[in-house]
Amino acid sequence: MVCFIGRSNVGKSSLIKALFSLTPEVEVRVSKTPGHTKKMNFFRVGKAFTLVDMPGYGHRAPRDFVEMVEPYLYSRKNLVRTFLLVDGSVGLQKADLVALEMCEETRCPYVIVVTKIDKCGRGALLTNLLNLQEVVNSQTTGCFPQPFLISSIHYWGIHLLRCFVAHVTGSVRLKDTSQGGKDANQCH
Ligand SMILES: Nc1nc2c(ncn2[C@@H]2O[C@H](COP(=O)(O)OP(=O)(O)OP(=O)(O)O)[C@@H](O)[C@H]2O)c(=O)[nH]1
Ligand SMILES: [Mg+2]
Repeated sequence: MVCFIGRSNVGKSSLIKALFSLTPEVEVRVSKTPGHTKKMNFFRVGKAFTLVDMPGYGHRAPRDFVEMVEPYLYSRKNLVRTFLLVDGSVGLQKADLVALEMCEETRCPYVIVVTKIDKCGRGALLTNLLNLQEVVNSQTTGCFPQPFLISSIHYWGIHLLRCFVAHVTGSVRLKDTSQGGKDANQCH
């Protein structure tokens, strides 16, 4: 099981929708209005694993976010990764730092996903990324060192993230390439 958390409007539902773009029958609802996703939504991927779309926190988030999400992160034994989404066009916000701290406390390995990288200029994105990297290097222990950069609208970075999710959920077997196995490093 993997879950996606982040401020409301950061693009959680859009990202899950993009990850499922090859299976359009899976319906993921996104909205321009922050606070759209009000409860946890579970998306089962065959028998392999489940993705969880969380309500957002921060501005206009459902008030029971803390009561709903925090206990979930602490108690789910089969949660293999948490994906913490940060809006690349605005950079780290106070609420993101709170979420980062929560992820550190749960001791479940987590990964930062930088969203909406299409939305701002390269200079601003670079500044936001360098600041993020600095915080990750100096203030975290359970965070995957490299953030994933994505745009759900243009599908940038989506395939790589799909492969990563398949890998951490044990849905893809990596073979030793030196054996000449022809399906080494395969990702579906
Ligand atoms: N430009 C751009 N806009 C995006 C991207 N991803 C999401 N958006 C827009 O951001 C808005 C919010 O997207 P959602 O996916 O509903 O955000 P959310 O994090 O699920 O929000 P809540 O459910 O309210 O917590 C929508 O208008 C999306 O179209 C992206 O990669 N690029
Ligand atoms: Mg949502």
